[in-house]
Amino acid sequence: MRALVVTAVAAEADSVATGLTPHPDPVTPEPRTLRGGYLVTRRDLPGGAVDVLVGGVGPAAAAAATATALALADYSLVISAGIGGGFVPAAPLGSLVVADAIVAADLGAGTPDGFVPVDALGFGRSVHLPPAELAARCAEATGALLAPVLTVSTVTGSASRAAELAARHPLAGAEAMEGFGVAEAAAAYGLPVLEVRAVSNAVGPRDRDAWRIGDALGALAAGFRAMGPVLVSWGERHEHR
Ligand SMILES: O=C(O)c1cccc(C(=O)CC[C@H]2O[C@@H](n3cnc4c(=O)[nH]cnc43)[C@H](O)[C@@H]2O)c1
Repeated sequence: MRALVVTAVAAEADSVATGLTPHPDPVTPEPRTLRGGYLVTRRDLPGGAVDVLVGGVGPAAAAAATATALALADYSLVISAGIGGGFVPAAPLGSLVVADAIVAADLGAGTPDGFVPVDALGFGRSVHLPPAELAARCAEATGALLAPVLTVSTVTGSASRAAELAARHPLAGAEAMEGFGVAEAAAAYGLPVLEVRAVSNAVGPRDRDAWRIGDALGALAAGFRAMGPVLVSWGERHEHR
C-alpha cells in the first residue's frame, strides 16, 4: 500500500507522521524532503509506505499539491487529513470525523432561489465518495463519526451560515478547506480518496478563543495510530501487484 496523505500545514503533517510512528521521539525534528516544491515526510508501513505532504490551505492549494505529488510518484490511496470544524453536537471538539462523502459545499452559483451546486449547473461534480468499506473500517478503528465532510473556501463564521450549510447537508459531520481539492486530483489519477478530520472548533459564530487546535492535533495523531493497521490490511486486500 502506498498512501499519500495531504495536510494543509506542517503541524498537521507532524501529527499524522507521529501517529504512524511506532515509537515517536518528541525531541527529534521530523526529517522532511522537498518533492516538487512540497515538504514530504515518509513513514514505512508493513507492505508499503505513507508519504505525508504539506499542501497549503484551501481547495486550490490542496489540488495543486496533490496533483503534483501524484505526477511524481505512484500511490494507491490518497487521504486528505487535518483539523476541521465540527457540526456539534454530532462532532464535538477533539473528536474525529471520517468522510463517507467529500462535498464541495460552496462550489456553484448563488441565485435568487438560493445556492445551486456545480453539478446541478452541469459543470462537473460536487461530491466524491471514499471507498465505503475502507471509510467504515477507519471510522470503526478510530471511534470517528462517519459522515459527510464539507469543503469550503471560507471558514464559517456565523450561526446563520452554519444553519444554511446544515440545512443543505443535514448529515454533515465536519467542515474543512482541502478535501474536495485533494479528491479532485485523486479522481484525475483514478485513485481512491479518504478524508479524516480532527475537530478543532465548532462550525458557527467565529470565536478564536474557543478553538482547540492542540487537542485536535493530538486526536489526529491518535487517529492515524489506529488507522495504520486498517490501511495496511486494506492495501493487502485491494492491491494485487
Ligand atoms: O477564524 C479565524 O481567525 C481562524 C482561526 C484559526 C484557524 C482559522 C482557519 O482558517 C483554519 C483553516 C484551516 O484549518 C481547517 N479548519 C479548521 N477549522 C475549520 C472550520 O471551521 N472551517 C473550515 N476549515 C477549518 C481548514 O481545513 C484549513 O486548513 C481561522
